[in-house]
Amino acid sequence: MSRLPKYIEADDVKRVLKMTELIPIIEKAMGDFSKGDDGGVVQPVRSFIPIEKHGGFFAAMSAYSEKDETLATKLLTRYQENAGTGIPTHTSAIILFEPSTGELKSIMDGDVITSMRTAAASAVATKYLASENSKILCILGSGDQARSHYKSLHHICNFEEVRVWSPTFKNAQYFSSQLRSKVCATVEEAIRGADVIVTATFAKQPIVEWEWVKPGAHINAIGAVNKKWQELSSELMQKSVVYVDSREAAMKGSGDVIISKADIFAEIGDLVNGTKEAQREKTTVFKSLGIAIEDVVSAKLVYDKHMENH
Ligand SMILES: NC(=O)C1=CN([C@@H]2O[C@H](COP(=O)(O)OP(=O)(O)OC[C@H]3O[C@@H](n4cnc5c(N)ncnc54)[C@H](O)[C@@H]3O)[C@@H](O)[C@H]2O)C=CC1
Ligand SMILES: O=C([O-])C1=[NH+]CCC1
Repeated sequence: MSRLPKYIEADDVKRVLKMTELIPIIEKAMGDFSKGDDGGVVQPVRSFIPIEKHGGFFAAMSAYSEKDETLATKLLTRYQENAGTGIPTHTSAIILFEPSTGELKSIMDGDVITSMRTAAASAVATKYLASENSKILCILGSGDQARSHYKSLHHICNFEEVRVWSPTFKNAQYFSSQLRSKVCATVEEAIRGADVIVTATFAKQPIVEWEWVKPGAHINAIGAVNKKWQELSSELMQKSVVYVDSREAAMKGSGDVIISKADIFAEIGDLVNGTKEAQREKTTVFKSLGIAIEDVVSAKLVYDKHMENH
């Protein structure tokens, strides 16, 4: 057997990874993570290097799942200033090891996985927290996450209307020309009356106000992935029931949580495990930062399916 690690490129990841298969795998991983020692997940909070000179950051996200027998790390950069230059704002690779021997098994593209597993995690949150009769989806942002959330959330709700807002109007128009949606000129117009809201932007200051949000709506807050940044107003965070992917990570790295001093009610994994209540009738926020176990179980799925054909 060759000892060379298998390189799996983005097109191959895209070919084998299907949202319908991914959502239940991410749901189980979030549940295992929130079980603590019983879940068999070992995952330190990601390490983070700010590259201030160039307005970027580097992060290393590692986890081991004993139940899935998978060990991997994702190395990631985020350079916001790349937007509009043709260079991606996020770049990542996932490195998979064999847990029984420590051997290097595979190096694969991490961009497709990041895009899809983040949207799959929001799909899980939406399944537990959105009103069962959700009809209007609002997406703030028109980039990669906006697109993948459009796709994943249609697996959960039967939306009759999708609205999109983006700071650059023509980007929202382009999104709308590819994915059926109505372009809104302001955040307020996009939000009012929406049942499910996705914030997937680079905003560093709040762009969503409590008074615009329909009572009982569910918000998947994906951006503001730094302790100094906010996408949602402090009032909105304080008055909503707040769920996170990792309590420890959110308390260390989410400006939406830290600056607002909002209480975290539960992790999404607690809903999966049935240990905390899904307060569907209230206004809910899923503050997502992204956790390594999501990458690890996605990488295992990609590796196993890729190897079936090679
Ligand atoms: N929670 C998680 O697991 C993950 C979070 N993210 C975060 O989600 C956000 C979106 O990421 P992508 O869609 O991959 O990026 P992208 O570069 O594809 O799109 C970014 C979007 O933000 C908009 N934007 C730029 N400046 C803005 C501002 N000042 N105010 C409001 N909107 C602004 C852009 O017009 C664009 O629509 C980023 O903050 C990113 O770091 C990304 C991956 C995983
Ligand atoms: O979890 C993740 O991959 C990311 N979180 C913030 C930027 C990318």
